[in-house]
Amino acid sequence: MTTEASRVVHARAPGKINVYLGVGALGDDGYHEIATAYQAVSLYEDVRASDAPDFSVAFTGPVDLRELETDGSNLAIRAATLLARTTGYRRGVRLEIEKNVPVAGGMGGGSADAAATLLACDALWGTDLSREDLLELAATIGADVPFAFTGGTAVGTGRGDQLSPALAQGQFQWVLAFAAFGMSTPDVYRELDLHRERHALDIFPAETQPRVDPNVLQALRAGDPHLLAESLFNDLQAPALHLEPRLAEVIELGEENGALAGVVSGSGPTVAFLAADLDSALELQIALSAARHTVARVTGPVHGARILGE
Ligand SMILES: C[C@@](CO)(OP(=O)(O)O)[C@H](O)COP(=O)(O)OP(=O)(O)OC[C@H]1O[C@@H](n2ccc(N)nc2=O)[C@H](O)[C@@H]1O
Ligand SMILES: Nc1ncnc2c1ncn2[C@@H]1O[C@H](COP(=O)(O)OP(=O)(O)O)[C@@H](O)[C@H]1O
Repeated sequence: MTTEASRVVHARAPGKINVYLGVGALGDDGYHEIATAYQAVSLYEDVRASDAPDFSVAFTGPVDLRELETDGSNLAIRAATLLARTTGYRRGVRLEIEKNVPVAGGMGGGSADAAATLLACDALWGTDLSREDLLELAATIGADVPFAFTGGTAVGTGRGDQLSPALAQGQFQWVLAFAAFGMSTPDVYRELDLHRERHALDIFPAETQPRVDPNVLQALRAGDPHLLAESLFNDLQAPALHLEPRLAEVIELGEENGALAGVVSGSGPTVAFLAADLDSALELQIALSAARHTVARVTGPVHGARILGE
């Protein structure tokens, strides 16, 4: 029989790629109005939650964990304390997270930790919130957290947290090139604002909202990697390349070695390469590895946060 003390709930949530990211005006709340198409990919965060009198988190995994704080600022701890506060739960949780998504990589790894933690604690504590309530809590933790919760393919507007599902067919083949450094999301948004100010670019005047290119939605609906490659777009790519010019060489290398196209994921620095099929993805993976890049081959879309077992 499983006792309360030994019970471990295992939840998993995916990292994401933004296959389209249009950034509009900066609002008074410090957030930009965005229009993005998210795709969840098969690079996962595995969270194991067990009963404890207080809140703690420990990380393992192949990614560089040195920059990661494990105090109350950690997104997993924030998710657990928020759920406890909201539901009046009085004990804590011990979280063990196997991290496969690079820290500050533009792939929403912290958001995936938060989404999986919400789900795991809700099951462990028997707080039993509805999916809608959990999604509402998710949005208060970070703009990307609701998508880590729902997964699949979705369009995000507002801060990126207002989700509507997008029709998608088939599996896309991606090769990810990871960087040996992280990038700060607010810094990259700020660099975009500076660039627009410097060049007096009023790309999205107040009355115009950014919107996802219909070709992207059509490509996702049809499962057509060629069409998607033509329409991959990220407004944060130019500022990310400005801050880290060496990323341009990575994109070039991938495109010379068979990628249909490469795009910076979110605020970077991970570069996501779209391949035509599994064979070209494997070839690209070998070429980038031979050039000493750290790479992973993934597919998308995959589903969002879920409980794997107890
Ligand atoms: C850029 C994106 C694209 O999906 O992903 P990442 O590169 O972080 O993975 C997201 O917009 C990041 O989402 P997330 O990382 O959850 O953002 P948050 O923690 O809520 O916000 C961090 C900071 O980013 C900026 N921010 C975020 C979202 C948004 N729509 N406008 C913004 O200007 C703000 O400066 C904010 O204080
Ligand atoms: N559980 C967590 N995993 C990753 N980063 C976290 C976590 N909690 C807090 N952070 C902080 O959030 C920042 C961005 O997190 P992350 O989700 O990894 O990247 P990105 O926002 O680029 O997708 C990191 O620089 C880190 O300081």
